[in-house]
Amino acid sequence: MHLYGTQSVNELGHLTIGGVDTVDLAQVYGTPLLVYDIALFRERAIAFKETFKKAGIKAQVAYASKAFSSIAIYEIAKEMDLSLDVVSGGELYTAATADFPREKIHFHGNNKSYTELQYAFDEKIGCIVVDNFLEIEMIKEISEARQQKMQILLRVTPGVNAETHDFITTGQEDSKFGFDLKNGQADDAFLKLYNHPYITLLGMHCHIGSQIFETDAFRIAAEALMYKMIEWREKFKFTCSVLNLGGGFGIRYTVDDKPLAPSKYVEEMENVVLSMTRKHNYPVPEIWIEPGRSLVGDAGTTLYTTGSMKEVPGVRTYVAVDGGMSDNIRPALYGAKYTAVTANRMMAPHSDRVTIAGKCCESGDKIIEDAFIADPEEGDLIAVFCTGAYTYSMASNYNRLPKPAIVFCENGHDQLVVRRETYEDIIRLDVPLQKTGQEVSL
Ligand SMILES: Cc1ncc(COP(=O)(O)O)c(C=O)c1O
Ligand SMILES: N[C@@H](CCCC[NH3+])C(=O)O
Repeated sequence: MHLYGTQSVNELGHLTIGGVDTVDLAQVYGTPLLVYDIALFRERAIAFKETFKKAGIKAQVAYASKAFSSIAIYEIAKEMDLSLDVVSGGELYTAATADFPREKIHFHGNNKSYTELQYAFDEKIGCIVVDNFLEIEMIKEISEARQQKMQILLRVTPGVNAETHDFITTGQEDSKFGFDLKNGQADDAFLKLYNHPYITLLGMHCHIGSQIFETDAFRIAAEALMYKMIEWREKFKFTCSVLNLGGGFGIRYTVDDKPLAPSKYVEEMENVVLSMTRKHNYPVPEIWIEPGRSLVGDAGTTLYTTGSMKEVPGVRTYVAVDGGMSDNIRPALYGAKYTAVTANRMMAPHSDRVTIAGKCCESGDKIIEDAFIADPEEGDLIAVFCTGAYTYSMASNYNRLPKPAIVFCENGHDQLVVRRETYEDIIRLDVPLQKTGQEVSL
Protein backbone atom coordinates (compact mmCIF):
# COMPACT_ATOMS: atom_id res chain seq x y z
CA MET A 1 0.00 0.00 0.00
CA HIS A 2 1.51 3.31 -1.09
CA LEU A 3 0.66 6.38 1.00
CA TYR A 4 1.24 9.93 -0.20
CA GLY A 5 2.63 13.05 1.50
CA THR A 6 1.47 13.30 5.11
CA GLN A 7 -0.94 10.36 4.86
CA SER A 8 -0.67 7.92 7.74
CA VAL A 9 -2.69 5.36 9.71
CA ASN A 10 -3.76 6.18 13.26
CA GLU A 11 -4.31 3.91 16.28
CA LEU A 12 -7.92 3.34 15.19
CA GLY A 13 -6.72 1.93 11.89
CA HIS A 14 -8.06 4.97 10.04
CA LEU A 15 -6.35 6.79 7.20
CA THR A 16 -5.22 10.27 8.21
CA ILE A 17 -4.36 13.16 5.91
CA GLY A 18 -2.51 16.21 7.19
CA GLY A 19 -2.88 14.75 10.66
CA VAL A 20 -6.68 14.58 10.40
CA ASP A 21 -8.69 11.34 10.68
CA THR A 22 -10.53 10.77 7.38
CA VAL A 23 -13.39 8.98 9.18
CA ASP A 24 -13.95 12.17 11.20
CA LEU A 25 -13.80 14.24 8.01
CA ALA A 26 -16.45 12.05 6.40
CA GLN A 27 -18.68 12.41 9.47
CA VAL A 28 -18.32 16.18 9.63
CA TYR A 29 -18.50 17.06 5.92
CA GLY A 30 -20.17 14.02 4.35
CA THR A 31 -19.03 12.17 1.25
CA PRO A 32 -17.99 12.32 -1.51
CA LEU A 33 -15.34 14.62 -0.13
CA LEU A 34 -12.18 15.85 -1.79
CA VAL A 35 -9.41 16.25 0.78
CA TYR A 36 -6.16 18.13 0.05
CA ASP A 37 -2.88 17.57 1.83
CA ILE A 38 -1.63 21.14 1.76
CA ALA A 39 1.82 20.32 3.12
CA LEU A 40 2.40 18.20 0.00
CA PHE A 41 1.38 21.08 -2.25
CA ARG A 42 3.83 23.33 -0.42
CA GLU A 43 6.61 20.72 -0.58
CA ARG A 44 6.27 20.42 -4.36
CA ALA A 45 6.14 24.17 -4.88
CA ILE A 46 9.32 24.57 -2.84
CA ALA A 47 11.06 21.74 -4.73
CA PHE A 48 10.44 23.41 -8.11
CA LYS A 49 11.44 26.84 -6.88
CA GLU A 50 14.53 25.76 -4.95
CA THR A 51 16.02 23.93 -7.94
CA PHE A 52 16.03 27.16 -9.96
CA LYS A 53 17.33 29.10 -6.99
CA LYS A 54 20.25 26.70 -6.50
CA ALA A 55 21.29 27.13 -10.12
CA GLY A 56 21.00 30.91 -9.77
CA ILE A 57 18.49 31.05 -12.63
CA LYS A 58 15.69 33.60 -12.52
CA ALA A 59 12.43 31.69 -12.78
CA GLN A 60 8.71 31.81 -12.31
CA VAL A 61 6.85 28.70 -11.19
CA ALA A 62 3.26 29.26 -12.25
CA TYR A 63 0.57 27.00 -10.85
CA ALA A 64 -1.48 25.78 -13.84
CA SER A 65 -4.77 26.21 -12.10
CA LYS A 66 -6.92 24.38 -14.65
CA ALA A 67 -5.86 21.34 -12.60
CA PHE A 68 -7.85 22.67 -9.65
CA SER A 69 -9.16 26.19 -9.37
CA SER A 70 -10.61 27.66 -6.19
CA ILE A 71 -10.13 30.81 -4.16
CA ALA A 72 -8.41 28.90 -1.35
CA ILE A 73 -5.85 27.14 -3.55
CA TYR A 74 -5.03 30.50 -5.14
CA GLU A 75 -4.48 31.88 -1.64
CA ILE A 76 -2.07 29.04 -0.88
CA ALA A 77 -0.30 29.61 -4.22
CA LYS A 78 0.01 33.29 -3.29
CA GLU A 79 1.48 32.38 0.11
CA MET A 80 4.01 30.15 -1.65
CA ASP A 81 5.01 33.03 -3.93
CA LEU A 82 3.99 31.11 -7.04
CA SER A 83 2.77 32.70 -10.24
CA LEU A 84 -0.54 31.61 -11.67
CA ASP A 85 -1.80 30.34 -15.01
CA VAL A 86 -5.40 30.94 -15.88
CA VAL A 87 -7.16 29.83 -19.06
CA SER A 88 -10.46 31.64 -18.92
CA GLY A 89 -12.27 34.67 -17.63
CA GLY A 90 -13.72 32.43 -14.92
CA GLU A 91 -10.32 31.38 -13.61
CA LEU A 92 -9.14 35.00 -13.80
CA TYR A 93 -12.20 36.12 -11.85
CA THR A 94 -11.46 33.48 -9.19
CA ALA A 95 -7.84 34.70 -9.00
CA ALA A 96 -8.95 38.32 -8.71
CA THR A 97 -11.37 37.36 -5.96
CA ALA A 98 -8.47 35.69 -4.13
CA ASP A 99 -6.57 38.96 -4.69
CA PHE A 100 -3.79 37.09 -6.42
CA PRO A 101 -0.99 39.50 -7.41
CA ARG A 102 -2.05 40.49 -10.92
CA GLU A 103 1.49 40.90 -12.22
CA LYS A 104 2.07 37.20 -11.59
CA ILE A 105 -0.96 36.02 -13.54
CA HIS A 106 -0.44 34.52 -17.01
CA PHE A 107 -3.44 34.13 -19.29
CA HIS A 108 -3.58 31.10 -21.60
CA GLY A 109 -6.12 29.73 -24.07
CA ASN A 110 -6.50 28.88 -27.74
CA ASN A 111 -9.68 30.89 -28.22
CA LYS A 112 -9.74 33.75 -25.77
CA SER A 113 -12.69 35.98 -26.43
CA TYR A 114 -12.47 39.74 -26.92
CA THR A 115 -14.24 40.18 -23.59
CA GLU A 116 -11.79 37.89 -21.83
CA LEU A 117 -8.85 39.81 -23.30
CA GLN A 118 -10.39 43.10 -22.22
CA TYR A 119 -10.81 41.67 -18.75
CA ALA A 120 -7.10 40.72 -18.72
CA PHE A 121 -6.26 44.32 -19.60
CA ASP A 122 -8.68 45.62 -16.92
CA GLU A 123 -6.90 43.50 -14.35
CA LYS A 124 -3.46 44.55 -15.66
CA ILE A 125 -2.21 40.98 -15.52
CA GLY A 126 1.46 40.12 -15.94
CA CYS A 127 1.36 38.32 -19.25
CA ILE A 128 -0.90 37.02 -21.99
CA VAL A 129 0.29 33.86 -23.70
CA VAL A 130 -0.73 34.56 -27.27
CA ASP A 131 -1.96 31.56 -29.18
CA ASN A 132 -3.18 32.58 -32.65
CA PHE A 133 -3.40 35.33 -35.26
CA LEU A 134 -6.93 36.43 -34.33
CA GLU A 135 -5.73 37.00 -30.79
CA ILE A 136 -2.81 39.09 -32.03
CA GLU A 137 -5.22 41.38 -33.84
CA MET A 138 -7.50 41.65 -30.80
CA ILE A 139 -4.64 42.41 -28.41
CA LYS A 140 -3.27 45.06 -30.75
CA GLU A 141 -6.68 46.66 -31.02
CA ILE A 142 -7.33 46.66 -27.27
CA SER A 143 -3.88 47.93 -26.32
CA GLU A 144 -3.99 50.70 -28.93
CA ALA A 145 -7.53 51.77 -28.06
CA ARG A 146 -6.61 51.96 -24.38
CA GLN A 147 -3.01 53.02 -24.91
CA GLN A 148 -2.22 50.35 -22.37
CA LYS A 149 0.87 48.18 -22.28
CA MET A 150 0.73 44.40 -22.10
CA GLN A 151 3.47 41.81 -21.85
CA ILE A 152 3.08 38.69 -23.94
CA LEU A 153 4.64 35.35 -24.74
CA LEU A 154 4.13 33.57 -28.04
CA ARG A 155 2.92 30.00 -27.66
CA VAL A 156 4.59 27.74 -30.19
CA THR A 157 4.30 24.05 -31.03
CA PRO A 158 7.80 22.65 -31.17
CA GLY A 159 6.82 19.40 -32.89
CA VAL A 160 7.56 17.24 -29.86
CA ASN A 161 5.42 14.19 -29.29
CA ALA A 162 5.66 13.38 -25.59
CA GLU A 163 4.65 9.88 -24.57
CA THR A 164 1.30 10.25 -22.88
CA HIS A 165 -2.39 9.83 -23.64
CA ASP A 166 -3.32 11.14 -27.11
CA PHE A 167 -5.85 13.62 -25.77
CA ILE A 168 -3.36 15.24 -23.43
CA THR A 169 -0.38 15.76 -25.75
CA THR A 170 -0.20 19.30 -27.01
CA GLY A 171 3.31 19.90 -28.35
CA GLN A 172 2.97 18.01 -31.63
CA GLU A 173 2.49 19.93 -34.90
CA ASP A 174 -1.08 18.71 -35.39
CA SER A 175 -2.37 20.59 -32.37
CA LYS A 176 -5.04 23.23 -31.91
CA PHE A 177 -2.63 25.21 -29.73
CA GLY A 178 -0.05 27.79 -30.69
CA PHE A 179 2.03 28.79 -33.70
CA ASP A 180 3.98 26.14 -35.57
CA LEU A 181 7.68 26.60 -35.09
CA LYS A 182 8.74 25.00 -38.36
CA ASN A 183 6.32 26.18 -41.04
CA GLY A 184 6.87 29.90 -40.58
CA GLN A 185 3.78 30.67 -38.45
CA ALA A 186 5.84 31.56 -35.39
CA ASP A 187 7.98 33.95 -37.46
CA ASP A 188 4.87 35.57 -38.94
CA ALA A 189 3.41 36.02 -35.47
CA PHE A 190 6.69 37.51 -34.25
CA LEU A 191 6.78 40.02 -37.11
CA LYS A 192 3.22 41.12 -36.40
CA LEU A 193 4.15 41.97 -32.81
CA TYR A 194 7.75 43.04 -33.00
CA ASN A 195 8.26 46.72 -32.17
CA HIS A 196 4.63 47.33 -31.26
CA PRO A 197 4.33 50.46 -29.08
CA TYR A 198 2.18 48.83 -26.41
CA ILE A 199 3.00 45.14 -26.65
CA THR A 200 6.13 43.83 -25.03
CA LEU A 201 7.15 40.45 -26.34
CA LEU A 202 8.95 38.66 -23.52
CA GLY A 203 9.69 35.41 -25.32
CA MET A 204 8.30 32.03 -26.19
CA HIS A 205 6.12 29.41 -24.57
CA CYS A 206 5.49 25.76 -25.23
CA HIS A 207 3.68 23.00 -23.41
CA ILE A 208 4.31 19.53 -24.75
CA GLY A 209 1.74 17.47 -22.88
CA SER A 210 0.76 16.15 -19.50
CA GLN A 211 1.72 13.24 -17.21
CA ILE A 212 5.20 12.96 -18.74
CA PHE A 213 7.80 10.78 -16.99
CA GLU A 214 10.95 11.46 -18.93
CA THR A 215 13.12 14.48 -19.46
CA ASP A 216 13.99 13.89 -23.13
CA ALA A 217 10.85 15.54 -24.47
CA PHE A 218 11.52 18.65 -22.35
CA ARG A 219 15.13 18.77 -23.56
CA ILE A 220 14.11 18.53 -27.21
CA ALA A 221 11.43 21.19 -26.77
CA ALA A 222 13.80 23.52 -24.93
CA GLU A 223 16.42 23.11 -27.66
CA ALA A 224 13.87 23.79 -30.41
CA LEU A 225 12.76 27.02 -28.74
CA MET A 226 16.30 28.12 -27.98
CA TYR A 227 17.29 27.63 -31.64
CA LYS A 228 14.38 29.81 -32.71
CA MET A 229 15.36 32.46 -30.17
CA ILE A 230 18.91 32.45 -31.50
CA GLU A 231 17.57 32.72 -35.06
CA TRP A 232 15.39 35.73 -34.13
CA ARG A 233 18.40 37.44 -32.62
CA GLU A 234 20.38 36.92 -35.80
CA LYS A 235 17.56 37.92 -38.15
CA PHE A 236 15.83 40.65 -36.19
CA LYS A 237 18.28 41.67 -33.44
CA PHE A 238 15.66 40.66 -30.90
CA THR A 239 16.53 38.90 -27.64
CA CYS A 240 13.97 36.90 -25.70
CA SER A 241 14.06 37.42 -21.97
CA VAL A 242 11.68 34.56 -21.06
CA LEU A 243 11.53 30.91 -22.03
CA ASN A 244 8.39 29.20 -20.75
CA LEU A 245 8.52 25.41 -21.00
CA GLY A 246 5.04 24.68 -19.65
CA GLY A 247 4.00 21.90 -17.29
CA GLY A 248 3.29 18.23 -17.71
CA PHE A 249 5.40 16.66 -14.97
CA GLY A 250 4.04 13.20 -14.17
CA ILE A 251 2.80 11.85 -10.85
CA ARG A 252 2.30 8.36 -9.43
CA TYR A 253 -1.32 7.26 -9.81
CA THR A 254 -0.45 3.55 -9.66
CA VAL A 255 2.57 1.35 -9.18
CA ASP A 256 3.16 1.50 -12.95
CA ASP A 257 3.84 5.24 -12.88
CA LYS A 258 7.44 6.21 -12.17
CA PRO A 259 7.58 9.98 -11.82
CA LEU A 260 10.82 11.88 -11.47
CA ALA A 261 11.47 14.34 -8.67
CA PRO A 262 10.57 17.92 -9.65
CA SER A 263 14.28 18.80 -9.51
CA LYS A 264 15.09 16.33 -12.31
CA TYR A 265 12.79 18.00 -14.83
CA VAL A 266 14.02 21.44 -13.86
CA GLU A 267 17.69 20.46 -13.98
CA GLU A 268 17.28 19.11 -17.50
CA MET A 269 15.78 22.41 -18.62
CA GLU A 270 18.53 24.37 -16.87
CA ASN A 271 21.23 22.26 -18.52
CA VAL A 272 19.86 22.88 -22.01
CA VAL A 273 19.42 26.58 -21.45
CA LEU A 274 22.80 27.10 -19.79
CA SER A 275 24.74 25.10 -22.36
CA MET A 276 23.03 26.70 -25.36
CA THR A 277 23.27 30.24 -24.04
CA ARG A 278 26.96 29.69 -23.29
CA LYS A 279 27.62 28.22 -26.72
CA HIS A 280 25.78 30.97 -28.57
CA ASN A 281 26.67 33.79 -26.23
CA TYR A 282 22.98 34.46 -25.57
CA PRO A 283 21.82 36.11 -22.33
CA VAL A 284 20.32 33.47 -20.02
CA PRO A 285 16.53 33.94 -20.20
CA GLU A 286 14.24 33.60 -17.22
CA ILE A 287 12.78 30.09 -17.24
CA TRP A 288 9.10 29.83 -16.48
CA ILE A 289 7.31 26.55 -15.86
CA GLU A 290 3.66 25.70 -15.29
CA PRO A 291 3.10 22.62 -13.11
CA GLY A 292 -0.52 21.74 -12.49
CA ARG A 293 -0.95 18.04 -11.81
CA SER A 294 2.41 17.72 -10.04
CA LEU A 295 1.38 20.38 -7.48
CA VAL A 296 -2.14 19.20 -6.68
CA GLY A 297 -2.57 15.69 -8.13
CA ASP A 298 -1.33 13.43 -5.36
CA ALA A 299 -2.17 16.05 -2.74
CA GLY A 300 -5.85 15.23 -3.36
CA THR A 301 -7.77 12.19 -2.10
CA THR A 302 -11.47 11.53 -2.66
CA LEU A 303 -13.45 9.91 0.14
CA TYR A 304 -16.53 7.94 -0.85
CA THR A 305 -18.99 5.85 1.16
CA THR A 306 -19.86 2.42 -0.17
CA GLY A 307 -23.46 1.45 -0.83
CA SER A 308 -24.84 -1.34 -2.97
CA MET A 309 -22.79 -4.30 -4.12
CA LYS A 310 -23.36 -6.73 -6.93
CA GLU A 311 -21.55 -9.92 -7.70
CA VAL A 312 -21.40 -11.10 -11.29
CA PRO A 313 -20.32 -14.68 -10.55
CA GLY A 314 -17.00 -15.57 -12.07
CA VAL A 315 -16.60 -12.07 -13.50
CA ARG A 316 -16.41 -9.35 -10.89
CA THR A 317 -17.91 -7.75 -7.81
CA TYR A 318 -19.18 -4.22 -8.15
CA VAL A 319 -18.96 -2.01 -5.09
CA ALA A 320 -20.88 1.20 -5.71
CA VAL A 321 -19.89 4.49 -4.09
CA ASP A 322 -21.79 7.73 -3.59
CA GLY A 323 -20.02 9.63 -6.38
CA GLY A 324 -18.63 8.69 -9.76
CA MET A 325 -17.91 10.14 -13.17
CA SER A 326 -19.62 13.35 -12.09
CA ASP A 327 -16.76 14.07 -9.66
CA ASN A 328 -14.04 12.19 -11.57
CA ILE A 329 -14.48 11.87 -15.32
CA ARG A 330 -10.87 10.80 -15.93
CA PRO A 331 -11.37 6.99 -15.89
CA ALA A 332 -14.24 7.26 -18.38
CA LEU A 333 -12.50 9.89 -20.52
CA TYR A 334 -8.91 8.67 -20.59
CA GLY A 335 -9.07 5.19 -19.11
CA ALA A 336 -7.18 6.74 -16.18
CA LYS A 337 -6.11 4.35 -13.43
CA TYR A 338 -6.30 4.98 -9.71
CA THR A 339 -5.67 3.11 -6.48
CA ALA A 340 -7.89 3.01 -3.41
CA VAL A 341 -7.94 1.84 0.19
CA THR A 342 -10.59 1.15 2.78
CA ALA A 343 -9.91 4.23 4.89
CA ASN A 344 -11.89 3.10 7.95
CA ARG A 345 -10.14 -0.30 8.13
CA MET A 346 -6.60 0.30 6.96
CA MET A 347 -5.18 -2.62 8.96
CA ALA A 348 -7.53 -5.19 7.39
CA PRO A 349 -5.99 -7.17 4.54
CA HIS A 350 -6.64 -5.36 1.27
CA SER A 351 -7.07 -8.51 -0.73
CA ASP A 352 -10.60 -8.26 -2.16
CA ARG A 353 -10.51 -7.52 -5.84
CA VAL A 354 -13.52 -5.38 -6.76
CA THR A 355 -14.68 -2.83 -9.30
CA ILE A 356 -15.46 0.48 -7.66
CA ALA A 357 -18.45 1.80 -9.59
CA GLY A 358 -20.03 5.22 -9.48
CA LYS A 359 -23.72 6.01 -9.12
CA CYS A 360 -24.26 7.64 -12.51
CA CYS A 361 -26.51 6.12 -15.13
CA GLU A 362 -23.66 4.91 -17.36
CA SER A 363 -22.19 1.42 -17.49
CA GLY A 364 -18.80 3.03 -18.02
CA ASP A 365 -19.06 4.89 -14.72
CA LYS A 366 -16.31 2.98 -12.97
CA ILE A 367 -13.75 4.72 -10.82
CA ILE A 368 -11.41 1.72 -10.56
CA GLU A 369 -11.54 -1.70 -12.17
CA ASP A 370 -9.67 -4.29 -10.12
CA ALA A 371 -9.17 -2.29 -6.95
CA PHE A 372 -7.84 -4.18 -3.93
CA ILE A 373 -9.70 -3.16 -0.78
CA ALA A 374 -10.68 -4.73 2.54
CA ASP A 375 -13.56 -7.24 2.46
CA PRO A 376 -16.24 -4.67 1.54
CA GLU A 377 -19.16 -3.79 3.79
CA GLU A 378 -21.91 -1.26 3.23
CA GLY A 379 -20.89 2.06 4.76
CA ASP A 380 -17.15 1.61 4.35
CA LEU A 381 -15.09 4.67 3.62
CA ILE A 382 -13.15 4.29 0.38
CA ALA A 383 -10.25 6.67 -0.22
CA VAL A 384 -9.25 7.05 -3.87
CA PHE A 385 -5.75 8.50 -4.07
CA CYS A 386 -4.32 11.11 -6.43
CA THR A 387 -7.57 12.83 -7.31
CA GLY A 388 -6.35 16.39 -6.79
CA ALA A 389 -5.88 17.29 -10.46
CA TYR A 390 -8.48 17.52 -13.22
CA THR A 391 -11.27 16.00 -11.15
CA TYR A 392 -13.19 18.82 -9.46
CA SER A 393 -12.16 21.17 -12.27
CA MET A 394 -13.74 18.75 -14.78
CA ALA A 395 -16.68 17.77 -12.58
CA SER A 396 -20.26 17.97 -13.80
CA ASN A 397 -23.77 17.74 -12.46
CA TYR A 398 -24.55 14.70 -14.60
CA ASN A 399 -27.70 13.08 -13.26
CA ARG A 400 -28.00 16.29 -11.24
CA LEU A 401 -25.57 15.00 -8.66
CA PRO A 402 -24.33 17.79 -6.41
CA LYS A 403 -20.58 18.43 -6.61
CA PRO A 404 -18.62 17.31 -3.54
CA ALA A 405 -17.26 19.49 -0.78
CA ILE A 406 -13.53 20.22 -0.56
CA VAL A 407 -11.45 20.35 2.60
CA PHE A 408 -7.84 21.42 3.12
CA CYS A 409 -5.93 19.58 5.86
CA GLU A 410 -2.62 20.61 7.37
CA ASN A 411 -0.95 20.12 10.74
CA GLY A 412 -3.95 18.42 12.32
CA HIS A 413 -6.40 21.11 11.17
CA ASP A 414 -9.09 20.91 8.53
CA GLN A 415 -10.87 23.71 6.76
CA LEU A 416 -13.80 23.64 4.38
CA VAL A 417 -12.78 25.55 1.25
CA VAL A 418 -15.55 24.61 -1.18
CA ARG A 419 -18.92 23.72 0.25
CA ARG A 420 -20.95 20.79 -1.01
CA GLU A 421 -23.53 21.70 -3.61
CA THR A 422 -27.12 21.53 -2.48
CA TYR A 423 -30.20 20.70 -4.50
CA GLU A 424 -30.95 24.45 -4.47
CA ASP A 425 -27.55 25.02 -6.11
CA ILE A 426 -28.40 22.44 -8.71
CA ILE A 427 -31.45 24.34 -9.92
CA ARG A 428 -30.12 27.85 -9.36
CA LEU A 429 -29.83 28.63 -13.08
CA ASP A 430 -33.12 27.06 -14.09
CA VAL A 431 -35.85 29.43 -15.20
CA PRO A 432 -39.31 27.88 -14.82
CA LEU A 433 -41.79 28.41 -17.62
CA GLN A 434 -43.76 31.61 -17.25
CA LYS A 435 -47.38 31.00 -16.36
CA THR A 436 -49.20 33.12 -18.95
CA GLY A 437 -52.36 31.12 -18.98
CA GLN A 438 -51.48 30.13 -22.51
CA GLU A 439 -49.51 27.17 -23.67
CA VAL A 440 -45.94 27.92 -24.68
CA SER A 441 -45.33 27.16 -28.31
CA LEU A 442 -41.69 26.56 -29.06
C1 LIG B 1 -0.37 25.48 -21.34
C2 LIG B 1 -0.40 24.51 -20.23
N1 LIG B 1 0.41 24.73 -19.18
C3 LIG B 1 0.40 23.89 -18.13
C4 LIG B 1 -0.43 22.79 -18.08
C5 LIG B 1 -0.38 21.93 -16.86
O1 LIG B 1 -0.07 20.65 -17.14
P1 LIG B 1 0.13 19.60 -15.95
O2 LIG B 1 -1.07 19.66 -15.12
O3 LIG B 1 0.29 18.32 -16.65
O4 LIG B 1 1.35 20.02 -15.22
C6 LIG B 1 -1.27 22.53 -19.15
C7 LIG B 1 -2.12 21.32 -19.19
O5 LIG B 1 -1.71 20.32 -19.75
C8 LIG B 1 -1.26 23.42 -20.26
O6 LIG B 1 -2.08 23.23 -21.29
N1 LIG C 1 -7.40 17.00 -18.20
C1 LIG C 1 -6.25 16.20 -18.50
C2 LIG C 1 -5.02 17.00 -18.66
C3 LIG C 1 -5.20 18.14 -19.58
C4 LIG C 1 -4.12 19.07 -19.35
C5 LIG C 1 -4.48 20.47 -19.74
N2 LIG C 1 -3.87 20.89 -20.97
C6 LIG C 1 -6.09 15.10 -17.46
O1 LIG C 1 -6.94 14.92 -16.68
O2 LIG C 1 -5.14 14.40 -17.42
